[in-house]
Amino acid sequence: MNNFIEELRWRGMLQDMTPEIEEHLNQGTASAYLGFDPTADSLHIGHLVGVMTLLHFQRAGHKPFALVGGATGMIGDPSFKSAERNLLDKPTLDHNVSCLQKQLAKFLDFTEGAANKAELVNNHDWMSQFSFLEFIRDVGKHITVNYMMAKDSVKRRLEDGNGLSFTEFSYQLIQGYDFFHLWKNEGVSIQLGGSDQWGNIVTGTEMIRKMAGGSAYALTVPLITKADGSKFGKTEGGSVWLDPEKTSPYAFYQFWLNVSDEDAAKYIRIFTTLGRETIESIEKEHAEAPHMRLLQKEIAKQVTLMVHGEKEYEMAVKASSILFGKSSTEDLAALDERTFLQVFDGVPQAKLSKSDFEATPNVVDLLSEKASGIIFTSKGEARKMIQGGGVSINKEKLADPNGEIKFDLLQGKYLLVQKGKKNYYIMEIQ
Ligand SMILES: N[C@@H](Cc1ccc(O)cc1)C(=O)O
Repeated sequence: MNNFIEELRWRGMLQDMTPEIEEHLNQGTASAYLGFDPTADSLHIGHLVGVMTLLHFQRAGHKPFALVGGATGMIGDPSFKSAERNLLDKPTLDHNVSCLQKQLAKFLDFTEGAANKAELVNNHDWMSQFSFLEFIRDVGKHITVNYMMAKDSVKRRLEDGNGLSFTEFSYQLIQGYDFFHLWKNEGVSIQLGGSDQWGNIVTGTEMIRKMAGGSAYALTVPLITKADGSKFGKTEGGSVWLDPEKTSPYAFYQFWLNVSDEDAAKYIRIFTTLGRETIESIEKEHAEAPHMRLLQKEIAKQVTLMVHGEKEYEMAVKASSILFGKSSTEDLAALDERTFLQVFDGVPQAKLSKSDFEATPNVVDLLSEKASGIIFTSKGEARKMIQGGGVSINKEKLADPNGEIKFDLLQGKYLLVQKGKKNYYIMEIQ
């Protein structure tokens, strides 16, 4: 069994911890929790750091609790946020909670009977039992406003003009009470979180001390940075989501494939469970031929396998080889429609009716007139390039400009036309 702290340390996943947590962990099986607020209907890759932290905790023989914040999600965590956020309505929140629960259930071991079986909890279950008066009387009384205001996480909001509503200011009391509740009822002695959560976590340890004279521990992991200083986890299209409907497995795979060498060395430790020796040997090989992008390929493989599974991983690899390597008609035909459209996102498209398509006599006509001038502006130009061997349809090179059209439509409706090495076009036949 691994030593949790040691494991996080060599992976570069240790930011801060309260004293004596190591001694505490050495005493036997411990329980820890980490919370996710249902701000959207999917987790994104930033959340994976928390997931990995829980996973390492469980692999070290301890018991992990993943909390979905049905209650805290109603308020919104102000920690290090520059502005007050809009409240989500109840139906949206309920939907988000159930989406997150389903995703979280995939990563940890929930096998019944195991001593350190993972648990999934929702703070709405206990917070909804409270009345406002009870909460401010029984919980709020133990924490001073001075203490709450001294946190780095809310300081900026207290100082700048826009301030902070009482609602968001109260957030740390709810998260603090979650810790108290889980400590008292489930024996959870540790709260894990990103470094932005330190303030909220120690409000919890403070409550445990004041309300019950107990002790509990905090451990945070660093926020993920990028070597070039830009924000981690964002692409032009926005966040990289775990839900395959929001970010296709192909785009997900590509995201990891495109990280810089410097970031790759960091991320392979954080986002995969590969061991130290394996990682070091991949790094060695990578250094000998950086252009092969071995590190990136291994991260992309491990993370895509973990989040999307084998089939989607293979599809993503195939799809990537179509744009960036050798590929065949079969590879192209093997893509599902979503992946196909993702791979060729943004390429010019020509539309053609089925009857018009069927009446087209040869490829030259198809690629000039019938493609409304999008692919070739004249028949002569099309003929010349086909004769020069520079045009293919569905990855099959055309030889004869007067040749018949005998290609299987991809997904029953698309042809992929390639002009030269890099210019792609889609013809959609409807
Ligand atoms: N505040 C955490 C989520 C969280 C919610 C409730 C908790 O008890 C713990 C953590 C975040 O925004 O990421």
